[in-house]
Amino acid sequence: MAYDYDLFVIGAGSGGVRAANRSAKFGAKVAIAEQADVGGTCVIRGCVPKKLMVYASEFNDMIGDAAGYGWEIPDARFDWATLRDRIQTELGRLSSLYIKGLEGNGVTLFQCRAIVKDPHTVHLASENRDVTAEKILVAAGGVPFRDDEADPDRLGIVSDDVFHLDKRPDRLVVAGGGYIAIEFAHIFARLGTEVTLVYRGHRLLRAFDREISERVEQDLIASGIRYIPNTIFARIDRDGDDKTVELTTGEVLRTDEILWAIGRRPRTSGLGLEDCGVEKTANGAVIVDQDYRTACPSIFSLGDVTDRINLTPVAIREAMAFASTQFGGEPKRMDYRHVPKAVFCQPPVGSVGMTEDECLDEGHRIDVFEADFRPMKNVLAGNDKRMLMKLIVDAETDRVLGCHMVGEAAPEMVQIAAIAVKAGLTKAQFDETCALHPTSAEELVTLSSSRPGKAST
Ligand SMILES: Cc1cc2nc3c(=O)[nH]c(=O)nc-3n(C[C@H](O)[C@H](O)[C@H](O)COP(=O)(O)OP(=O)(O)OC[C@H]3O[C@@H](n4cnc5c(N)ncnc54)[C@H](O)[C@@H]3O)c2cc1C
Ligand SMILES: NC(=O)c1ccc[n+]([C@@H]2O[C@H](COP(=O)([O-])OP(=O)(O)OC[C@H]3O[C@@H](n4cnc5c(N)ncnc54)[C@H](O)[C@@H]3O)[C@@H](O)[C@H]2O)c1
Repeated sequence: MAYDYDLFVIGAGSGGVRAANRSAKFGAKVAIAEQADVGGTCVIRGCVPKKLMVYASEFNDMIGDAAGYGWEIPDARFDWATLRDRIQTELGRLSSLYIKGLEGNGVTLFQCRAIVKDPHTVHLASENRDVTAEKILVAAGGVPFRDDEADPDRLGIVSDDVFHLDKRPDRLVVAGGGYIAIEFAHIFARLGTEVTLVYRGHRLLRAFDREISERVEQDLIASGIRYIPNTIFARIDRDGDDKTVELTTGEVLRTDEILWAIGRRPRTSGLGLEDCGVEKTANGAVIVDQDYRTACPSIFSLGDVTDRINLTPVAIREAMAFASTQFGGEPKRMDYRHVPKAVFCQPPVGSVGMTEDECLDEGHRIDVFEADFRPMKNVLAGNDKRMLMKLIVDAETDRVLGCHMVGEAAPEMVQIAAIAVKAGLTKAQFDETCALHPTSAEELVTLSSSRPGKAST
């Protein structure tokens, strides 16, 4: 049977756009549908605008540091509307580059919602017509989750809304203890907002190395953010111009804005997948095999909608493996080990490989090499910010199993260190590498004293 397309992609985010472009380059006839702005979460309401806000907020500390270096910066003032509008202009520019890229590769773009009708048919909602494809790729991403019981009137906002606020809130209460909660808590604290972070657990960034998360907690508190662990929101209400948050402890917080940052859920509802036999987890994530194939053989899925490692570079690599396997004549699979991770708090976190607890749980005997120091720049600046670096080494093979750090430029350093960790290099090979002086990164090749791994208490 002849289909309209070889591949129809639902969702023009990080994964969908890469899969469409790659498959078209391999000669496939490809179409893609996007119901919002082309670029998806990362470009329009995630990594990119978030990082631009991180840059904006960093000026606060820099201005404070500058006096120690002889700079006088009087009357520094921040204007939210300028930042917000400039970010939106930049996102528009990036989105149009994505559209140009798709056009350049001959991909047909439908700017509307698409729904799967049967294993080879997609319904284009706003055009009210169907198109057929030999293969359908669902790359529909995820949506922020909120607790509607505690917030029945939806007075709280989610990360999507942050980039469109009319004004910078003077007070902000954030729920969550993961990436989004911590990144936005730091951003707003440095833009001048009084921030309170309410977290249901007792260890922020639970999936990260224990000592790194402990340092993140200390840095959060040192940034002037009020941290309330082991608590959740019981009820959100309005009281005059204020919003109020009643915590499960009974304490009531008055605030201007409330941010739900308690996780995301796959965007699979109403996509028509169940009728085609596509299986989902209880969370709504599409279940796929190693080649991104769902339980329906002509339907594939990747990226956040499969809810595995929800990061842009992962969605992109999955997309490249999918295109190569399905249309490039060269089967490829994504390697999920050694995916580097960063949290853009201030100072930021970078991490690759196994944590100390993971190594011990897997039965490795390990030596842990650490450096905890005040970077040179901070001495004249007169700030107390420190850098913590950790190399976890297999005591038997000498291989570096994990590299974790928190401190200025940690994500940049970890991206490079990830090459060595993925390549399976040994501590001896790190040590054979000549230092680059004066840098903080040189600690990575000069770490000399170690302690045995110790289990979390
Ligand atoms: C605030 C925030 C900050 C982040 N920061 C980082 C970071 O610093 N680094 C990092 O690596 N990751 C970060 N992420 C995660 C990253 O953005 C995602 O992992 C990535 O965008 C996933 O790509 P995707 O292609 O799977 O989905 P998405 O990028 O979400 O794309 C899915 C697209 O599908 C569209 N769509 C859905 N259903 C339909 C339909 N039925 N018809 C048509 N279109 C549809 C959606 O509109 C969307 O554009 C962040 C996420 C958030 C929310
Ligand atoms: N720098 C980055 O790479 C980056 C940045 C932002 C987002 N992301 C991606 O987006 C995903 C979603 O981010 P996220 O921060 O929303 O989710 P998350 O899963 O990282 O963190 C959610 C946190 O909220 C806590 N929580 C849950 N319910 C709560 C409640 N009622 N009250 C208080 N705390 C509660 C959870 O224990 C958890 O710590 C991330 O997992 C990540 O994959 C990545």
